[in-house]
Amino acid sequence: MLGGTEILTTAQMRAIESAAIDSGKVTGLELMERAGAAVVDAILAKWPEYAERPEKFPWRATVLCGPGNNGGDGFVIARLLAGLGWETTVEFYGDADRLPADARLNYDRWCKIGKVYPLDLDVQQRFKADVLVDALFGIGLSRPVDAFCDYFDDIYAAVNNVFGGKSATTIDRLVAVDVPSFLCADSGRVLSREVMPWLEYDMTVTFHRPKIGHVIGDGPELCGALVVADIGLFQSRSDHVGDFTRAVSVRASDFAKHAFSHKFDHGHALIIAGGIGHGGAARLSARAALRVGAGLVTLCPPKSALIEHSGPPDALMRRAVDDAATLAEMLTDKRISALCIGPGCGVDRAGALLPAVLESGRHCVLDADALTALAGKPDLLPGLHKNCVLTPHAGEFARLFPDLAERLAELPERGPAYSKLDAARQASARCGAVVLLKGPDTVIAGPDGRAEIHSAYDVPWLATAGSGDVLAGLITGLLARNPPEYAVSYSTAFQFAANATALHAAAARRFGPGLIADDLPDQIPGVFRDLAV
Ligand SMILES: NC(=O)C1=CN([C@@H]2O[C@H](COP(=O)(O)OP(=O)(O)OC[C@H]3O[C@@H](n4cnc5c(N)ncnc54)[C@H](O)[C@@H]3O)[C@@H](O)[C@H]2O)[C@@H](O)CC1
Ligand SMILES: [K+]
Repeated sequence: MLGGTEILTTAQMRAIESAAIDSGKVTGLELMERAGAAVVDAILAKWPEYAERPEKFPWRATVLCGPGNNGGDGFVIARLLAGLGWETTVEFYGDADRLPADARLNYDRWCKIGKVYPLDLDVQQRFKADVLVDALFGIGLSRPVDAFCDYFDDIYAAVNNVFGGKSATTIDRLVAVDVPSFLCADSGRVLSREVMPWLEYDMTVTFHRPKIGHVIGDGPELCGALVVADIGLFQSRSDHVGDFTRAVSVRASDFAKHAFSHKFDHGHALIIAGGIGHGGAARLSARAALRVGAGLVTLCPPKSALIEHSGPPDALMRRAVDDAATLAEMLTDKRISALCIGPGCGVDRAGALLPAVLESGRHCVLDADALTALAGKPDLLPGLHKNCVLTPHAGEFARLFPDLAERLAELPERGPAYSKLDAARQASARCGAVVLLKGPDTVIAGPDGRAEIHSAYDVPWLATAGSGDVLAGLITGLLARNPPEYAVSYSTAFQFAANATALHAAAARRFGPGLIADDLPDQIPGVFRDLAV
């Protein structure tokens, strides 16, 4: 897990590299050597069988080198592998005379060892490699790779042995240097206007820190195992190049309770429920809010649906709310510290109650039907504030912020491409609330410019009915425990939304395959135990 790590944009990475080189403590050439060596180390660490060199049948590598410093890394890798006895083929796309200086130097060093073949779009014969190292383009990918689609198709065929078992054109393992060469490192989007094969790498070795594109969009699935290699860069003042993004992390102290506290010290959460026959979603939220430690949780259906909620959990309180006036009256009780509106609520009911929720200024989570209601009532948007958390999935996001969603859906014309992170950040800045844009790559963006990413590609079972209701409940529970007036400066709705996202995925991870949403809240105690809360 990447918990807490900074996840860099390519601009931030370049700024860190330049600062290191400008400091005089390291040269670009040294960094390139370390980068190449790190890739070779990662290959040998992941596949220890390569450490033993068969005398008669050396391991075979094909290294694809591009026209920039990513290609430079490739020439280093080729030289180091050849030094270990590998039969190494280098294919080069570009003009040697236009290589950046460090890459050129490594090109020349390779030329003393072996041949450089042009990257030939028609030739498949050279794909007879135990390992294919892709060092065509790295963070400098700036335009679509349409011209290379056929070539990537051939690689795909060789990896998947489409040509048949005994063919010479087979590739056992696919390794990307920094990033798969068709993937935009800022967005996790494939930069191609042509249909690209779904080329999954076995491993991607990046340097210093993960980049945004490794953890969102298509990145995680295309990159395969991500190795973040230390090349001796130091993190100085990269924050001058825009806001930092981090991987969500949680600590036991975020959830601890203290011996002398009583139930009201842990807040009172209201979960608004919908009409008869729609109560399950809100009950999931309520159970999650209880499990995550809210002192009291009250479920608020309309009076006609109260009967539906008579079953367990007995810890849950119920109180009818039929209209905005009743809700506003309830909210005069200052001990009510957070609300959740949306799960199973019904769009009309959500629209009717939203003004009272927003006017209260309380911590609140707007989910599901509340988001649809909000999209239909733009006059409510100015009522959003920094203690609101909006939890849209992609469809709800498109209803709320159609222009941003459209931009996200456009085929990227150049790198850095517009990303889900950019969209969530812009949405949050626009509406003044925390935006938690759901997916296997959940992005949490705060109106103060902060953003965190939580990658949950390893728990696909989370994509199940009711899972979002549980997440909304977890956030509400944490918000209830930390009302704005108690919260210390770093404890913001943003932080609790991020924490809840991590708990949610940890609960799913703990349960494993077969998970349904009902299982999630009851995994929270185990997650807390694992965290030593
Ligand atoms: N600068 C440094 O100190 C270090 C850089 N490193 C490596 O350098 C890489 C970045 O190097 P660069 O900035 O030179 O960028 P890249 O090597 O990623 O690519 C830039 C080159 O590719 C061309 N290009 C981009 N998209 C193209 C497309 N679709 N079709 C054809 N050509 C295209 C550009 O015109 C440019 O010539 C990193 O990814 C990393 O692998 C590492 O060696 C670590 C140290
Ligand atoms: K690459």
